[in-house]
Amino acid sequence: MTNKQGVLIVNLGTPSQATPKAIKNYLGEFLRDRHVVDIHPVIWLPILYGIVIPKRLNYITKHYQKIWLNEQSPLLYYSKQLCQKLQHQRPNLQCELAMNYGEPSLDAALNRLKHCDNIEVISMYPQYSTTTTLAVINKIKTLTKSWLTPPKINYRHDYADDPVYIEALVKQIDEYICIEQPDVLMLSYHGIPISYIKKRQDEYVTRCELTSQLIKQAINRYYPKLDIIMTYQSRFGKGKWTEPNTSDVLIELAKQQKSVAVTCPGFAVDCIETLHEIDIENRELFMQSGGEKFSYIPALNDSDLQVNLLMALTDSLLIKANS
Ligand SMILES: C=CC1=C(C)c2cc3[nH]c(cc4nc(cc5[nH]c(cc1n2)c(C)c5CCC(=O)O)C(CCC(=O)O)=C4C)c(C)c3C=C
Ligand SMILES: [Fe+2]
Ligand SMILES: [Fe+2]
Repeated sequence: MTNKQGVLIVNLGTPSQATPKAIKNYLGEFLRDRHVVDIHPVIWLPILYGIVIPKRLNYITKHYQKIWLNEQSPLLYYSKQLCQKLQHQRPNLQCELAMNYGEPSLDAALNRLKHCDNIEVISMYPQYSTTTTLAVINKIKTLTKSWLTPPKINYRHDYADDPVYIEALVKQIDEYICIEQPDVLMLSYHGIPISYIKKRQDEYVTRCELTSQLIKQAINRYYPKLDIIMTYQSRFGKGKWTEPNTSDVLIELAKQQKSVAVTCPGFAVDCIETLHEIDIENRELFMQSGGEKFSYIPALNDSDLQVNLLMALTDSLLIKANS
């Protein structure tokens, strides 16, 4: 009998429409998760629904409307394309896409894979964090707890230092910087609250530093004079987040009249945090502060580089599962 194998690609989730109602639903589900915001619901829920969402809703809706792509959120569009392309390359596997928050739901995707012998879970977070990767793993464990004959489920921890990932990023970066010739290459990652690093031993920062170090080594071989720096973006709420902050560093670089290329290695596909926060807001901030030239280097999205990366990641998991 042949072994039926499934691959589950998981991403964060995104609003189903660029409307206040859909965005409220999305933010509500996402920010209620204690992996993301670690405050007791009795305290947090009134703040979330009474202050945070109402304050954020108007401007964030406009931001989503600006980046909307083919009548959907870019995060969903690129994730769907990617899963379809992987399925095309690997016809013997059943490839499913799910979002941890919203649609397509994890529950439905897992049910479609229920008949498989093995399921390989790849969360589209190159750098492990308790706020993202662990949230996915714990949700899958909860959803499959009552299954009578569950498939063997393997979880990829992350791929921060995977040679195929690093090579894909380096190729993507090289394509842009050989034309743009920036003074500085900025690697900007989504931040997390500092408190999570100590409290949960979250290894996210170490994983981001490893990715940056490997990119730096490879890029500086070809561009020895290029200054490569690492920053954190997308700060949310009060409290201390990982530093240095992308916007603060861009303002300083602008004062020195530098040209800068920014890329976001922690985002597998482009989304509101890259397309709006970096390519629109931070571009404006940099140029208005006196900067010379700003280039945004897109995420790997549904490129051949990213499809090849997913093939390499699934192949290595499947070899392990079958050994
Ligand atoms: C405490 C709040 C948040 C933590 C912790 C956090 C961690 C985290 N997030 C990503 C990846 C993405 N985040 C995205 C959007 C987003 N993130 C937060 C808050 C936290 N993220 C909010 C409130 C939002 C929504 C947008 C906004 O209101 O600013 C997205 C994009 C989703 C989209 O629809 O395009 C991604 C992707 C990582 C990798 C991470 C920790 C490592
Ligand atoms: Fe986030
Ligand atoms: Fe943001």
